[in-house]
Parts: sequence; C-alpha cells; structure tokens
Amino acid sequence: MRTAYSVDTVRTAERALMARLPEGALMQRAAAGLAVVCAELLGRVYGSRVVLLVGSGDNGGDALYAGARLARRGAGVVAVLLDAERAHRAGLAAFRAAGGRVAGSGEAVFDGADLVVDGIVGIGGRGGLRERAVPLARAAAQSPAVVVSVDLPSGIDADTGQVTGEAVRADVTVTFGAYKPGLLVDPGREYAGAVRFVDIGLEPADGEAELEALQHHDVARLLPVPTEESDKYRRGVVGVVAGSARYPGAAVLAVAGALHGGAGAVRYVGPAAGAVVSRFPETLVSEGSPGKAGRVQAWVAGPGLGDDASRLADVVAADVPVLIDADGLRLADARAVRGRAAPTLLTPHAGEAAALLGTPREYVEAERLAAVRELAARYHATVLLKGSTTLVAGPDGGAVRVNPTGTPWLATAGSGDVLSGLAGSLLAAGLGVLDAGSVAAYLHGLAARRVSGGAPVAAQDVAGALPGAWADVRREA
Ligand SMILES: NC(=O)C1=CN([C@@H]2O[C@H](COP(=O)(O)OP(=O)(O)OC[C@H]3O[C@@H](n4cnc5c(N)ncnc54)[C@H](O)[C@@H]3O)[C@@H](O)[C@H]2O)[C@@H](O)CC1
Ligand SMILES: Nc1ncnc2c1ncn2[C@@H]1O[C@H](COP(=O)(O)OP(=O)(O)O)[C@@H](O)[C@H]1O
Ligand SMILES: [K+]
Repeated sequence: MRTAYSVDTVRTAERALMARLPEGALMQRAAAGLAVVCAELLGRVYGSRVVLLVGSGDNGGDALYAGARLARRGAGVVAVLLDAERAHRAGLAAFRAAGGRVAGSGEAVFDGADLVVDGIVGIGGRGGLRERAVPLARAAAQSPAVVVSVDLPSGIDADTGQVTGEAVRADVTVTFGAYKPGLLVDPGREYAGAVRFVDIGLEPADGEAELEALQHHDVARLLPVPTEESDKYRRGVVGVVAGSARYPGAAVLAVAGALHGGAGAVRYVGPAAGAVVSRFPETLVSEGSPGKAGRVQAWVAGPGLGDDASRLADVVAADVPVLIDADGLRLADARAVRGRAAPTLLTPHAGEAAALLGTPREYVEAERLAAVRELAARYHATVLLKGSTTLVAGPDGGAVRVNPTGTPWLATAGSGDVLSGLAGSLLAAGLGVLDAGSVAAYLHGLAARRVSGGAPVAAQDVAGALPGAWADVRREA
C-alpha cells in the first residue's frame, strides 16, 4: 500500500525525527536523494548545465545543497534566487563553496540548460505561485530542459492537489519522507510527473494516512479466488438492475463487468433481458421486480435506467450491499439511502457528485478529496468518485483510497457501466465495500491501459480485458 500524509502529520513526524538527529541532517538526506535523481536524469553530470529556482524556505535549501553536490561533480550550476536576502543561508554558502554561481538579474539562465530544479516552494506553500515566481515557472515549462520539482511542484496544494493559478509542471518530482496527497490527486498529480520517493527516515504515525493507493500485491490479496469447496452460490450472486428499452446497452455492459468480478452468477432484472441473454447466455434474467428475482449477495442499480425508478425501491430496501450508479443516483430516495443498514456504494462522476452535493461541478473537479469525503459523510455511504483520479471514501472518515491505475482513454461512454458491474460482483463475492470499490477501479484502470496502448478504447473492450488484468495482478504480485 502506498500512503500519503497531510502537511501537519509530516511536520509532526519531522519534529520528532529532527529532535533525534544533528542539526541539518534531515536536509542533507533530502538533498543527497535529490542529487542522486538529478544525476540519473542527467546521465553525465560533468559538463551538464543545471538551473536552480530557489525560494526563501527550506525547499530552496534542499535545491541549493543538491546543486552543491552536482557542482562538485562538475556540473555548471546556476541559482536564480527569488529573494536574495532570504535564501537559505547555509545552503547558499555551501553552494557557492562548491563552485555554484548565483544568476545576475535578467540573465538568460534557461538557454542551453539540461535540467531545472524547482525549489521555489514545498510544503510551506500557500495558494498558487506568487507573482515573482510565475515567469520562472513559465520559462521552465517552455525550456527543453528536464524539470525536477523538489518535494512538490511549486504552486500545487500539498494537502488537496488543488492548483490556484500557475504551478510548475514537473517531469519528475522527488518527494521526501512521505507522499503528500497533492501528488496523487488531480489536478496536482498531473503537474508532478513521475514521482520518486526519497526515504529520510520519517515515520508518520500509523492510522494517520490521508490517502492509500493499492498496489498489485494488495489487490492480489483481495481478489476472490474459488477453492475446492466453492460452488456458484457460495461464490456470490450479484443482481443487476440496469438498462431500459431506450438504453439496453447499459445493461449489457454492466453485466459484462459483473461476469468478470468474481461472483459465481449474475442475475439481471429489467427490460433489456433479451439483449443481455443474446450477448451473455450465462446470465439469469427476469423482468419483474428485484424483490422477486431470487436471492443475491449484492445489487448493482442505476446504469441506463433513464427515468424508470420503479425497480429502485426494492434494491434500496435490500439487506445486502448495494451499489448505486448513474441514473440511480438521481432517482433513488436520498433518505432511504441514508437509512440503509447494509453497506452502500455510490459511484458518481464529477457531474453526478456535484448534483448530489448541490455544488458546481468545478468545485468537485478542483477539490475532489473534500468532495468525496463530504458525499460519503452526507449519505452515510462509501463513495467512489470517478474521473481523472478515482477516489473511494468511507462514511466514517479514515484514509481515502486513491486509484493509481487508469488512463484518460477510459473517458468513453459506457465504461462506467462496466465498472459498476465489476464492483458489484466483488461486493457479492464478499469484499468489504471500500475494498470492492478500490479493487474494481484498479482492475478497470489496468484493463483499460492494457487494451488501449495509447489508442481509443470502447467500453466493451475494457470489459473484455478484465480477465487479462486480473491475471496480471495475480502473476506480478
Ligand atoms: N522540515 C524538514 O525537516 C525538512 C524539510 N524539507 C524541505 O523543506 C520544505 C518545507 O520548507 P519550509 O517550511 O521552509 O517551506 P517552503 O520552503 O516550502 O516554503 C516557504 C517559503 O516559500 C514562500 N512561499 C509560500 N507560498 C508561496 C507561493 N505560493 N509562491 C511562492 N513562494 C511561496 C514563503 O514566503 C517562504 O519563504 C519541504 O517541502 C522540503 O522540501 C527537507 O529538507 C527535508 C527535511
Ligand atoms: N480523464 C480521465 N482519466 C482517467 N479516467 C477517466 C477520465 N475521465 C473518466 N474516466 C473514467 O472513465 C469512466 C467513465 O465512467 P462514467 O463517467 O460513469 O461514464 P459512463 O456513464 O458513460 O459509463 C470512469 O471509470 C472514470 O473514472
Ligand atoms: K518545489
């Protein structure tokens, strides 16, 4: 599991560690790690040209000490100081002693640079980049040099990933001691490029993580795998209430996802039974009410229902885990959802989340983490917020799961239907609701990457690639 911690938690852990170490030791660890990554990116350090963008805090100090290390190995390193009076004093002295040079005003430092080190601001930053830093961020973006951000891309909010105004766009971010939420959640994640972690001995307290990202081995451990004692009912039956005469495809896609989610059988209830069976003859179908369809261990309701709310009330009243998606989010009775005793998983995209919260869509997109937490608390439900960064939050606080897989090619009609069937099937197979949501998002994102390879994908291709993604996870864990 990869975990991310808030600035407050990082600061507390830093204080505890600093008290046990000689002064400056932590910054030396950070700078040494940073210099190693810079050297790797440069390939040949000797004779290379490096520009440091140096703010007036410790983030700038890290950049100066790393710059000193590179200068000692023969790089030509020039530092642009945002405020010459307030630059990290000891760092600047070390940098000069190693042969580093401070840029004169108006000097065209970016010409011919191989690497730009962004030490403008780190976890001490507030708001978007200040005015004086903006031209430097723009120049870095325009230069062909590789841009390495120190700890965080300057200008992104460490705790939320929010970007107000300008921020540095990094190719690589070297982060120290702990991942910060802003590195894993868009829009910040997009600015960070590839994130490299440098261990400086920081030990944030257990249970204080803001975010968790599952890795292959976590997912492999959670996947439901049948044993000798299994039969189709013991593996779980998932019921799907989706589709309408107008949108039969949503039913087919949700069933496609469900068939690959580990449940032993899929029951479909609704008017698209013909379309479902002709595509997936293994599905058990009925057209009446869900309450009469036979026993299931979890329900998925909502994709492609249009305005037909008639089958929802039965599902919401069921005493098994229920996933509500798409039209179901609009049609379900909010009070009944809040009052459910068994687990509920809501899977809105940003627009649906905004409608549920009564806020503008822009708010949800800029503050995904706050929005998903707010929704989960308000609906006493686990909420999976879809989009460029998929987040899954439980109703009682705790770490939010952030999905590390996926591709923007997933933004295609019907891919959400596949995800809802998949997650519902995992619920029926017995996974906890937070695990079911985050494992589904993980496999779904992996399947999309597998099938896309940089080209457009259709939702049914994503469903078709799920077994391969599943096998990859089990093999590579
Ligand atoms: N505290 C520690 O033990 C360690 C800290 N480290 C580094 O120290 C950083 C934190 O240092 P600081 O607490 O000094 O804070 P920062 O260096 O992140 O930021 C503070 C400085 O940035 C300016 N600033 C704030 N918001 C800004 C904005 N929006 N635009 C431009 N400038 C802005 C402030 O005026 C202040 O001078 C970490 O991100 C990390 O890089 C590392 O050296 C590892 C050890
Ligand atoms: N920019 C993006 N980057 C990565 N994944 C995305 C992006 N936009 C959407 N997705 C994913 O694509 C899927 C789309 O689902 P949804 O919005 O419900 O579409 P539909 O209702 O057409 O099925 C979700 O899994 C979502 O997380
Ligand atoms: K930075």
